Amino acid sequence: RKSVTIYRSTKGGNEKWDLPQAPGPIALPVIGSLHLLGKCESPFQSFTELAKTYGDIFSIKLGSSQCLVVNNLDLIREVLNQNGKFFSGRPDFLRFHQLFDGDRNNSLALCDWSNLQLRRRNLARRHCGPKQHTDNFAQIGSVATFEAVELIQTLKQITRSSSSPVNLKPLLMSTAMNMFSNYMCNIRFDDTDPEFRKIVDYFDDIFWEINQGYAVDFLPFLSPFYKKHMKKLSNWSHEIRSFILSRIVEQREMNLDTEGPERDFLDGLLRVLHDDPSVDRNTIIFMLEDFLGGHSSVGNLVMLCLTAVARDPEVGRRIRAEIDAVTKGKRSVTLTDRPSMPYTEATILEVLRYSSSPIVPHVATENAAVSGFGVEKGTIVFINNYELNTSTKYWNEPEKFDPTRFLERSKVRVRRNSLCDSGMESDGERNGPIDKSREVEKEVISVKKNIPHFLPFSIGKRTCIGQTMVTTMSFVMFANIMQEFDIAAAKVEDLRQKPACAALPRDTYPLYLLPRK
Ligand code: HEM
Repeated sequence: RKSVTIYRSTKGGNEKWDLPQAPGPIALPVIGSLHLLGKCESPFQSFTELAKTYGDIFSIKLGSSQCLVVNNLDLIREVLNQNGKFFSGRPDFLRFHQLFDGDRNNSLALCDWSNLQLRRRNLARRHCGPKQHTDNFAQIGSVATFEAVELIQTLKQITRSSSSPVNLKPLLMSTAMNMFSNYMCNIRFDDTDPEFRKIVDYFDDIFWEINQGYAVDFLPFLSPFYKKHMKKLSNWSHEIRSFILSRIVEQREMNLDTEGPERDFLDGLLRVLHDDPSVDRNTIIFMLEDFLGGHSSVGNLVMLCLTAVARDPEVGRRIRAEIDAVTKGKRSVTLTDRPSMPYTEATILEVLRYSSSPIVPHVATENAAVSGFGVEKGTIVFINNYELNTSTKYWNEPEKFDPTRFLERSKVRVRRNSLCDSGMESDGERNGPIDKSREVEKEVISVKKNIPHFLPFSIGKRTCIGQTMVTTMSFVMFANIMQEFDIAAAKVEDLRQKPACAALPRDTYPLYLLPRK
């Protein structure tokens, strides 16, 4: 095994260590151990299998790329938290460049770490990761309800005219896109607008694409065979960019108000461009494209939530009981209902666990140490969160879909006469001084706040910026569909989901939507 030399400046002066690389399978010429990943349906399943032989941290050569795989929570924390600054690069896959005008550093998720990335993350956070009880958070809620109600009208029309299963996914995708564009840019599009439909489909294709692994990622000499594929990727992203420019950005640029209050994310971006000559217009356009593209993950997630209901009617029954208790059938579900609907929220978390979206690989930006092993600069690090999501070390019956694993009972003190319709205690406001003698202890069910091994949005420097948008918008869309329709599948066996993947192909199974009485 090769040894890796690590230099660090410490208080006591400069230190130097020579550490061996982690053990792993012997690499074959040219392909390395790429063939070993083909043994399971997902490479992450193969990593879990290989860990049984080589341990929770192992080296593996994929093509010519030196890789490291970490398979347990402590190691994952060591890489992403304790040593985050040494592991903040991203792999140099050709496909990543194709999707971002020839340079993956245009992308927030696929770029290497830099000061520009830090600035972009900070800029995005205010609008795309607002804290609860802020105006932006409330704005997400109202936009999400508006778009969900539009979707329900469309679905009612479809189900009135036909009782066939509905090709639901494209409708979820355009609703999610309108949620994003309405919130970030104050603009929405008609679902029948052919240009809009086309770019929503392209975004969905890209989301699927990013979730796949290809041999060419590790064997770049195969690229001549992928020419057509790469051209397709590049074409999708060009079409998306010209739509965003012509239909969203250019109009706003003409009427940009640099004095009044900032209306939305787009205003924020364009003002930075206006005020800071060091910021490039392309940076702003790519950021917007990246964040608008986040809608695909929401559409796919809602489709997976509905799939879970189609597989197990009991899940749907419990969600509807919460919806009916909160709304009494008199209004739509809103984001403010979420604290009173823990089972519904837990269903979304369970879908995230069950589908186990992979963490984008990291890359060592200098020689570093993990668990006493040396990791050479340039090593691609795979974080096996599939293992975290599916191992019996962390979950009871992990193969079972069970939202209640995310719920807990706790005791709170409430006013004796505060009757909560749902039977769940909401964040109910108190008016006037608190009279302790009129309080009683009540058992409530809520979503567990912190499960250390549940990391769907990762941890550390490069953690997901979109998690608030995902969890809020998917809740509103999913709950409103559930309020109006029973969900079923023609054949449950058709509801195929790839392991370690939160994406479904663009053309996927239809679902029955049966209007509720
Ligand atoms: C189901 C939905 C989603 C899941 C499960 C998810 C999960 C993740 C994960 C695991 C990472 C990688 C973190 C790492 O490398 O350690 C990531 C990165 C990222 N996500 Fe998400 N994400 C979702 C949706 C979104 C949305 C909707 C947006 C934007 C609105 C978004 C924006 C980002 C960005 C910008 C990064 C890159 C951050 C960086 O590399 O500095 N994500 N996400």
